[in-house]
Amino acid sequence: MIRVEGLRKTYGDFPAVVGSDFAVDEGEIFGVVGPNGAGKTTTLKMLAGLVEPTEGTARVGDYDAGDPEMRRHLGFLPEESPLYEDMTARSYLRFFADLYDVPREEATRRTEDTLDRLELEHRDRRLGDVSKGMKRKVAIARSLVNDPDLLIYDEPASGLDPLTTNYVLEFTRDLADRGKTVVFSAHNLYHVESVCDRVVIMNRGEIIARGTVPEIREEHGETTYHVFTTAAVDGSEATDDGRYRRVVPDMDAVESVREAAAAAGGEVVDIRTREPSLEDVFLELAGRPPEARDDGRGRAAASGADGGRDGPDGSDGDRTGDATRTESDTAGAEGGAR
Ligand SMILES: Nc1ncnc2c1ncn2[C@@H]1O[C@H](COP(=O)(O)OP(=O)(O)OP(=O)(O)O)[C@@H](O)[C@H]1O
Repeated sequence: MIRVEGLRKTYGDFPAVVGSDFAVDEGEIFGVVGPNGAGKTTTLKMLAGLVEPTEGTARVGDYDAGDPEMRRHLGFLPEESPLYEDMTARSYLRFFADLYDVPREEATRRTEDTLDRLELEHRDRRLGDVSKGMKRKVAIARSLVNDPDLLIYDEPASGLDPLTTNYVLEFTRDLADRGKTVVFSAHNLYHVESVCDRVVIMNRGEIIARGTVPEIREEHGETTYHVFTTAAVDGSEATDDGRYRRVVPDMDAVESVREAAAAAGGEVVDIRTREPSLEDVFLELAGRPPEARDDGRGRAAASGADGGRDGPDGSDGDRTGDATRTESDTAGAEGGAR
């Protein structure tokens, strides 16, 4: 479905992505994971044809990324997805369906079906008045109005509460089960592990590991999971807010904690990867001390750029004009897919 060869993006002399090669199969959920500034968004935008590569190729099916015909088959969810606040979910999605020339009846059927699957309430409430989780769900629904084969989601669960995060992740799995190909980026290894078939780990613009998450973890380090429960389980410790935390090394053990919590009359209320452990993997792979960890600034300073989104010379070569697109930009870009 996707074939990426020698993909490279520089902003001025700042290398945001330094030559990626990977392939994504049809129906696969493919994760692009890495710390801040690793080059995930830039990679995803090149796949979506929103950022022009400096070198290399990205092919999506029979098309070059960015080909208007390819965009008809694409649903892109940006990291930040501001919505038209005065519209309702229904009118907003109808608006985007119109941009894609989806016949009205079909648009209504598709929209309602997606909103049902996302369990979206308050479909006729002003979007300015709904929760952040609901807004994200509406943005996800928007990515599906044209019934695309390929979904590219930038941090789909970023900033959402655990319940909504689970929804979004399960929904992503459901999309793949329905034959869609999904590429998504994430910081959180748990999000990736729970749904991705395969992953690339990026750091400083480079792919430093690839494979299934168990393969990568086995090869490069130990991630621990902090499982928070409402009842004490063997080996757990009480937390300040009246919950219990059990630290475990893998998903099987997470499931054991879930069962033990249920047996004790409680439940799992949150699961977090231990951040240093995630960093340990990155640091081991990157082979550098923590103080040199990339946040997009160290390398930028070294290359004379500011590491910001405006580009060292003020021009970023970004087809959308800026990494942080406005709603009208989005409408324009989506409209271009007609
Ligand atoms: N338009 C731009 N102009 C200049 N530099 C940019 C631009 N867009 C991104 N960069 C830089 O390229 C690097 C990679 O950015 P990118 O947004 O792809 O990283 P990321 O892995 O998605 O990070 P995050 O997790 O923080 O969103 C960063 O150092 C970023 O500052």
